[in-house]
Amino acid sequence: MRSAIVLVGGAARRAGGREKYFFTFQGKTFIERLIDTLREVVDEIVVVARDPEQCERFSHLQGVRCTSDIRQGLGPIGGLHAGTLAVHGEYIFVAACDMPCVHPGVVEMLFDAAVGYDAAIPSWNADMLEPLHAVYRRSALIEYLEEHESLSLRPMIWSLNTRYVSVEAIRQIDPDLLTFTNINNLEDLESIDRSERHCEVDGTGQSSP
Ligand SMILES: Nc1nc2c(ncn2[C@@H]2O[C@H](COP(=O)(O)OP(=O)(O)OP(=O)(O)O)[C@@H](O)[C@H]2O)c(=O)[nH]1
Repeated sequence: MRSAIVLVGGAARRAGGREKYFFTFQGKTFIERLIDTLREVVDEIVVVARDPEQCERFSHLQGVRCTSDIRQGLGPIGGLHAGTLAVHGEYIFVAACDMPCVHPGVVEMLFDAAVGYDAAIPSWNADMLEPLHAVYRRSALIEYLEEHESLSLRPMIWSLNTRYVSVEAIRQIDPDLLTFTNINNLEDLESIDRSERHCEVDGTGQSSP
């Protein structure tokens, strides 16, 4: 069984506190786009909100459960902790909510790469990783996160038996690496709206030009 966790509890300071997951791109909200993609590749999807009230905003998403942070104020680490306890799959794809172009083929590739490891994390280089577009082994995360106090994902990644998947390998599936497109502020949103780039995936698993 494969699971996915989508973290939605951030303050989105760079977007002026706006709900980034409800930004729209090519006719759908970010969260709808992401969930539609994940439905193709996982058996279970859990959205992790900051608190139970925030979960009400996601009740329209069919077949998606919402849970909320147990350990508050830890940022994405807190969301990862609550989400990991809520899912059942041994391997979990973890996504931020501001990635409207996640590619199902890349998610599949990360699940395959994670077998025999605690995590499969895309890496641009030794310093630049994509820990919120990555696959983790549930039991390894639980063991680590129960004790973890740091807000940073980095110590966790270092302590796990992590497989780094180079973005060059990912280009074989998603040549322009659109899967990592993330929107931190309104300028980013305007720039993808204006761009000619589309991140629909056609039947061949390739992003369209
Ligand atoms: N459940 C949960 N998710 C969080 C929390 N903090 C951040 N996230 C999510 O984690 C992902 C990465 O968040 P960040 O980039 O650190 O912060 P952000 O809120 O998106 O944006 P900034 O405030 O502008 O940095 C996003 O999907 C956030 O919604 C939290 O405390 N709880």
